[in-house]
Amino acid sequence: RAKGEHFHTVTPLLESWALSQVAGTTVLLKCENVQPTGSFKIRGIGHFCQEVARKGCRHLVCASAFFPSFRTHGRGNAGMAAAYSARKLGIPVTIVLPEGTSLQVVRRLQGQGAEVQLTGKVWDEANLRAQELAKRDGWENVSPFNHPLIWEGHASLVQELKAELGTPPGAVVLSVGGGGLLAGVSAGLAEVGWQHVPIIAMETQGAHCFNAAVQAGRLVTLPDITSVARSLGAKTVVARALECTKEFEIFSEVVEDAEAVSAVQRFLDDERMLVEPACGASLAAIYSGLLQRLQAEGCLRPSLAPVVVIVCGGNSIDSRQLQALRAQLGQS
Ligand SMILES: COC[C@H](NCc1c(COP(=O)(O)O)cnc(C)c1O)C(=O)O
Repeated sequence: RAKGEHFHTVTPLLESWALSQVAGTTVLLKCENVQPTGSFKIRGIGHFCQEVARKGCRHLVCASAFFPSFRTHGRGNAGMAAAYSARKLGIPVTIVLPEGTSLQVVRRLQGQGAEVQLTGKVWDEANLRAQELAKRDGWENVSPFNHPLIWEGHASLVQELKAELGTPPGAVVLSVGGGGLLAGVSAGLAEVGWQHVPIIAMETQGAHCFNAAVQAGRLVTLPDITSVARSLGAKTVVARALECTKEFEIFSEVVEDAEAVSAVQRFLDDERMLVEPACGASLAAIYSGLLQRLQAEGCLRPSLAPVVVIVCGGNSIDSRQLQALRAQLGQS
């Protein structure tokens, strides 16, 4: 790659016949699941890492929780993006993980060239350690979702939509964990003059920190994360995400875990791509008829321009885990 060129790839925007049939309007899939690190994260985190390296950062640190047990939060995708970026930049990276993290994951990160530290029981404790380490001279802590440079990097996704579509989509569907993707897509819409395009912000019940904030009109910290979509497992959404509701037309919707996992299975059968339940939350906006409901309620136009669903992807899923989730939710 040319010096300074970004680490993410320009991803395909595929028209989905299957999802268009279900939605009753054209559905386009922005396939972030085929990014080099398996999710859209590399856009924002790659940009952040390049910028801090340019300003003299010599050591990256990131708190992450890979293939987490039920009680920890999924931040594995950000950790993957940080490890990949560090390798591309040729600077060392320390990934701090909760003690319960599987050896397979530790090996996988070490294979990416990362130094791994295990500490604490949950991500929040690993993050405290990462923040401690980041006090060292030349070290920078890579947040999974909470930095303007991350939002700036994620905005590249909308630049690609503008380049490919020209005219604005009828709506953009995305998932919300800590709110970084939402903040980034909002920034992108403003940049390309599409600030009127509605955003359908999807969460799962039990990881609904954005919806809780929208309902309360202020930031709300969830007592715990009880959704299987652990990559959406931030207890508090970033303040910027809540601010976006004042500048953009954002519909905050929450689906049950069962709907998100069922959407993952249907998407696998419809499009032959396997994604995390975090991504299933966005796909459920189509499969659960939410789009038609918003049209019936007059929130969206009866005849919509093509709707873009951001297929955010995610690494923490394989066929065995999907079957286990379906059995756990009584879907086998
Ligand atoms: C909590 O966890 C933060 C982050 N996952 C975030 C994430 C999201 C939500 O993005 P966000 O709203 O956090 O920017 C959606 N879809 C997928 C596949 C994700 O991995 C992480 O991996 O560290």
